Amino acid sequence: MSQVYGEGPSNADESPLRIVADANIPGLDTTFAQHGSVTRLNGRNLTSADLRTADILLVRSVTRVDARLLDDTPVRFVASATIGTDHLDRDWLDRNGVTWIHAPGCNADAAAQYSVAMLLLSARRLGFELSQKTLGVVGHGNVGSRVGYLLNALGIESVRIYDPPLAEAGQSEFCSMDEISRCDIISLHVPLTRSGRWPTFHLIDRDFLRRLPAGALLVNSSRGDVVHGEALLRWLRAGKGHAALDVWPGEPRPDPELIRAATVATPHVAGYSLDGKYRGTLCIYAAFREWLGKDPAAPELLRTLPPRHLPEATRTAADAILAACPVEQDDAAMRRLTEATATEIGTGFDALRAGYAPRRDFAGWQVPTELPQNLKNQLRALRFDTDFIDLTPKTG
Ligand SMILES: NC(=O)C1=CN([C@@H]2O[C@H](COP(=O)(O)OP(=O)(O)OC[C@H]3O[C@@H](n4cnc5c(N)ncnc54)[C@H](O)[C@@H]3O)[C@@H](O)[C@H]2O)C=CC1
Ligand SMILES: O=C(O)C(=O)[C@H](O)COP(=O)(O)O
Repeated sequence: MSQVYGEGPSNADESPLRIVADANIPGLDTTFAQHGSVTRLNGRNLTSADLRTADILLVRSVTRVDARLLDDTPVRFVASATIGTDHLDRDWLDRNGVTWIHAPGCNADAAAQYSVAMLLLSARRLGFELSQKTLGVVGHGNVGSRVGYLLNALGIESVRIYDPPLAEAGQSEFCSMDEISRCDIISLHVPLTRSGRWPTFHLIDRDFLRRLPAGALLVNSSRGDVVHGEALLRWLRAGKGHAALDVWPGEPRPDPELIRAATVATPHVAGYSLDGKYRGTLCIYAAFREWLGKDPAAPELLRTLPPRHLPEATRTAADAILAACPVEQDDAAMRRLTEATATEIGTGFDALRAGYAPRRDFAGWQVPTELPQNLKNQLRALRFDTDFIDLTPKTG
């Protein structure tokens, strides 16, 4: 469950709460709406005028929550149904007694699975075998550790990990950034931070890119500003290496040149599985109930999500991963944005995200019983659903 930062509510009278929520947060009717009125708005365009009478604010990553938004509003509780917190001015919230929470790990499976799919599609497009490459994972928290696990389940052994906060906390087996810069493939899974001992803003800059082996691949599904966008574009244009990007400097208006130069380009949807989004809602709802002083139990929204079926023609684990994570389709949609004007790119990018087709985590994909046992074993290790009983009548 999410940690609750701040004080509990002062109104013990249980009067209905006035809740303003990003319209992209699913599952509000069976959760927050039980406690008051819910007004759904476009999170990108929220202003303090929208919050003049709000007690509770529920956001996703597109809403910058700071003094400008909240000063002179009655908001006492802010919840972000996301892993990332870089859009929250946490110091201001703490200083002003506004309780805030987020949803650590909620879409980590989705983000890790999609990142590996980006890697597999890049390998196909660039014509290399992952097993022949060294991989560097930067950030070994909920997403990065899952990426490591999945790579392992795919039989890829040469994985180095860089995570200085965890290394300092006594966890072993971490390498230096210098060793990461010698890897053929680097996958980024850090929060965006601008201060502290290990800030990640522009962690990947011109100097780092220059040190990478020729033809290296950079995968970024963390935050756009972890990478210096202009340096990356110059590096790509000079033919020094390749990039697979889900996140972009300047979202929602990514540089069309960077989209064109990337081997794989997707619209910040790595974490966009139904499972991840609903888990985000459940996570903040449980913390909200705790804040209210109530039992944090939440409805079982995840059980009602529709299962998907892998095609019987699935031949390899890579086929299964790319069926579950439609990176190729997402990439095609993203490339169409480059034909739009600068203003249209922003609305187009947000429209791709808001209208994103429902996707399930691997655990929501049922594996055909007919597949060869060794493939089924590998898919089980990757956490696809190999346990369901196929009751479909067979003909012939
Ligand atoms: N593209 C998407 O849709 C999604 C993107 N994300 C992004 O991924 C980020 C990571 O997510 P989680 O793994 O769940 O977070 P986490 O907090 O579980 O793990 C982050 C890890 O990065 C490490 N770290 C911090 N600074 C570092 C540095 N300078 N160098 C190396 N390691 C460092 C931390 O010690 C921690 O182990 C989120 O903060 C978010 O920005 C998350 C979900 C979906
Ligand atoms: O959880 C995170 O962190 C993310 O990056 C989200 O999945 C991004 O989705 P939105 O919050 O922008 O809808």
